[in-house]
Amino acid sequence: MRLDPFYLIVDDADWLSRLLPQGVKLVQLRVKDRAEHDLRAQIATAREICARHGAQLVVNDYWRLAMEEGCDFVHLGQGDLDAADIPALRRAGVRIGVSTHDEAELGRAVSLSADYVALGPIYPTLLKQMDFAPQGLARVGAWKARIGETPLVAIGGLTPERAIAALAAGADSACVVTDILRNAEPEARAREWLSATQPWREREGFFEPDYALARVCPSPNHGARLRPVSSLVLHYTGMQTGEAALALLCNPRSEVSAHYVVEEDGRVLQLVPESRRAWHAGISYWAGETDMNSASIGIEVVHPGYDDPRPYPAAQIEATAALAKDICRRHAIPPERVLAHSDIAPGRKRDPGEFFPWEELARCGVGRVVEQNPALGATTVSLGDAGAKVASLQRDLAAYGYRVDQTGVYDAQTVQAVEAFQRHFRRAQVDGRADGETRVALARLVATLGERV
Ligand SMILES: Cc1ncc(COP(=O)(O)OP(=O)(O)O)c(N)n1
Ligand SMILES: Cc1nc(C(=O)O)sc1CCOP(=O)(O)O
Repeated sequence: MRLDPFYLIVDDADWLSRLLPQGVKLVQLRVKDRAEHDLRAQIATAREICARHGAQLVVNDYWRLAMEEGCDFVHLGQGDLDAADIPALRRAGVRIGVSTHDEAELGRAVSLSADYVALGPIYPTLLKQMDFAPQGLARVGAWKARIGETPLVAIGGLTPERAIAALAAGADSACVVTDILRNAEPEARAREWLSATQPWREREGFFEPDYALARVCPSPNHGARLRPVSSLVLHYTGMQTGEAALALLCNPRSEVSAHYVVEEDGRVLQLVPESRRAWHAGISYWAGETDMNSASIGIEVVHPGYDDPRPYPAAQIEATAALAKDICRRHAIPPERVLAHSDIAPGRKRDPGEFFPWEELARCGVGRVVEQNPALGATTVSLGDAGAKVASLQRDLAAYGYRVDQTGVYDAQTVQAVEAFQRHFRRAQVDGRADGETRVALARLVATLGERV
């Protein structure tokens, strides 16, 4: 059985004549504290409107009334399960969705062969007091791994942005109350939900992941790849949450994307097939190549960015290193072609920042780092200088791959390239001034070009 990826809960059947015409196809009637005749009327009305719009109706709590009114789907909480006549529901062909919040409840739902399993609250919810802390997205994946083909519904505190993240994490359907019913424009908001969940409805844009541990979260933002893959480019998302970054990278209006996103908890999502050109590099250059989108694979590491340079979590770096290693192996990308976004767009981009732990990736065999030695006594060359040292610096920067015209003058372009180099390879001081340590580090790296680790 497949569920629509957008599951709307309403607290009164009157909502349905407003919201089903927007295209909603899966709806729960969750009416509390009404007299039986009123409940019966609510169910009958909901049933009629759902039939007219080809929508699936699920009745919360009132399994006996639902059965008597000819409904074919009920939702039961753990308390409701104690009272419900499950064999009678099964005999009547009524499908059953079950709420779960912990392992024991999940075990119970699985042993009852629930037709779907709901997990919540994924995020804090305003709707009702919960005895359970927010579950988080990693739990969504764990639940899905446990229940296999049985549909998984994510519920609690969802918005369209969070729904994308929940579906990408493994949910089959994202369920909502407040974000729509308390919205100033419920119809418009329902349409936003429909559009955010559309790829999961059509399985449009879905593909087999290139990396076995990745979960697909398709972005429409890609085109034809015009070059073979020769580089791997690392970015940070520069946004407060992974949910916000995913929503942006999957929105056709944003016209940005990346092949992969690595979440803070180490989950890996693939947005664009590696065979396609994702739109992550922008105006950029490396070693003569100006179409870096075509020549590379892009990984976005979820991190708020420069204004909040907190450490990247260990699980995230471990996952990034494993992913990067797999990509480099499959595309024969040499270590010197594992690049920072800042390397290929100096002056324009600073990600993934000098606080990115390149050493940890290098320990896993990904990319290059270079030993640091203060080159005591060596002169520093900087903006405005000219002469042999500047010419040699510019030669080395260009030989390594940076875009630097060989002017012999320490110009603005040289400052930016040195800054980018330092941000990646000499992170203790990023100032665009080529001191001895910077120049020695660069020369050492140039000497390793073509070497294999
Ligand atoms: C899809 C979905 N998931 C969870 C619930 C909560 O059900 P329950 O635990 O029975 O609590 P109430 O909704 O009755 O307050 C749900 N209704 N739907
Ligand atoms: C009704 C309900 N059940 C939950 C559970 O975890 O079982 S969370 C929840 C509230 C969902 O509403 P909203 O979208 O407003 O957060």
